[in-house]
Amino acid sequence: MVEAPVRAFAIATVFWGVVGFLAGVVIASQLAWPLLNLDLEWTTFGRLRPVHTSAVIFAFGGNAMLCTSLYVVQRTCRARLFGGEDMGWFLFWGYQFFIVTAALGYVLGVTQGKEYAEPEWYVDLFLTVVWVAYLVAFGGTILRRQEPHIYVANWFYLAFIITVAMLHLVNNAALPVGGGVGKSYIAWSGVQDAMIQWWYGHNAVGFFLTAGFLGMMYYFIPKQAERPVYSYRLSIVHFWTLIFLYIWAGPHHLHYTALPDWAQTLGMVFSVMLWMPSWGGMINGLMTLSGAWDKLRTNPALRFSVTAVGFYAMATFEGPVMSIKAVNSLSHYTDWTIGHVHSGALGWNGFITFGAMYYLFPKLWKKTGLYSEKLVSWHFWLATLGIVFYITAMWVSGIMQGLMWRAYDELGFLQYSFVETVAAMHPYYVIRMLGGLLYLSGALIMVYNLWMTVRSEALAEAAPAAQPAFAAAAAE
Ligand code: HEM
Ligand code: HEM
Ligand SMILES: [Cu+2]
Repeated sequence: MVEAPVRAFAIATVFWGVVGFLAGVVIASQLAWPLLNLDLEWTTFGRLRPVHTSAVIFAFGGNAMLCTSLYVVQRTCRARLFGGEDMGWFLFWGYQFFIVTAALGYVLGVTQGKEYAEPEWYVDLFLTVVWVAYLVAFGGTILRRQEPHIYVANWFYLAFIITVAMLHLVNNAALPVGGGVGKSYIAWSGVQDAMIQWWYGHNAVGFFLTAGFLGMMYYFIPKQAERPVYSYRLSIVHFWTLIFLYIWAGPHHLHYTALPDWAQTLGMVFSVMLWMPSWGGMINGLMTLSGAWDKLRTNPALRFSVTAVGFYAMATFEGPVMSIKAVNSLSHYTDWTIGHVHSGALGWNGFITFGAMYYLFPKLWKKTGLYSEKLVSWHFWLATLGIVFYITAMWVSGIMQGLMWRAYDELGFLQYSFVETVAAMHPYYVIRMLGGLLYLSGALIMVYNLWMTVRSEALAEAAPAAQPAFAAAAAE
């Protein structure tokens, strides 16, 4: 098994997680105290916000996905990574290079202004090369498999890899202006461009933040609970319905815009239907614990994975509600959306990744267990409290913001000026920042715990007693 690059991806996941959460705390502080923009172009909220979103989604989430998918595909297929160590290292360094060039661009003001797709064409082209290599490595390993079945986690990873490739290529079709500058113009224009952008944006949620992470859920929860997946049939049904429905729901980001009304309604209807396959996945994840619920008491890492599925359920219930046009007319442009995003991001993507890292570090460094289960518990409670602070603050401020914007006085004039609504948000922005700080502290505890796990001699697995060389090679 190719392990060294997988170990590197695991370290990168944790590293970029801390960077991304820190950037989140910084921009949250800027919204609470605008002075922190420092009046320098490089440090303004507008430039640091994409640093945060890309760091958490693409750097933290992306490395987590590469790490776990390469680990899982080799295990469940009983096959060595296609392309071997060299392929693994190419993917690792190629992906880190992509992250750094993208982030540098944001800080320096190079952007094509598409949310979650801010990097300019030269970064996009480079990422395309890395991504195609990823598909070849992953697909090649599946083709080499020694197992008759393709384990369900691998379907989800594969759907993630293929769909992200398609989204990336279509949304970034652009014409560079030439002359050695980074600037380009997008091939699409007007409302078509908006629709393609949100077809991309929504499916980045659907395939990057959902399908890939479901792949993680399908491997690590059964492993940690030591139980088989609850229902194979349910996994097939919810896989195909999830994929079919997600692709059509993008227009819910463009309600009450110039997008034709029928397209908005279509997006809303598909979003409401999306609730079912989402909860299908949630049920499959949670029910895998049937008969093993007691493990939650003794295994704090499993607690992360299971709570993640709970947050997934919450975010995928809230999303369909927010996609209903009448609800969206209140929620859109407000902090309610930000709260929705972070219950998914912090609760689902963050927690399922922490659960997987606590499982993987001892495995990858050949240790018998973690340095401290107690510290995992501390991480869990700090992070959970942080999320509660974050999302409750955003619900209150979001709904308040929405109601203040639409309040009229008895003469039919708007009751509040915009700046009054901004001032009213201040306390909630402070609470959100504190929530982020708790979440970040939990992550730092994780770093310490994992570091001590890797360093610990006492935890080292006993070297396999005098195994014949061929048996060791077969175990590789
Ligand atoms: C310490 C933890 C975090 C803090 C304090 C934090 C804070 C923030 C802040 C202040 C914003 C800007 C909100 C606005 O423009 O009004 C934001 C946006 C965003 N964050 Fe975070 N964040 C954190 C973690 C994460 C994680 C782990 C993810 C993803 C896995 C994430 C994904 C996003 C996304 C996608 C947006 C853009 C939302 C939108 O445009 O609707 N964040 N975050
Ligand atoms: C059934 C599943 C879901 C549906 C139907 C859904 C629906 C929605 C809706 C209606 C919005 C607000 C659009 C607007 O007013 O601008 C939204 C925003 C968002 N959702 Fe979800 N959501 C779902 C699940 C999730 C999950 C699981 C995550 C994260 C892991 C997530 C991440 C986001 C992000 C990042 C945005 C903000 C996009 C932006 O404006 O920048 N969603 N979602
Ligand atoms: Cu969406």
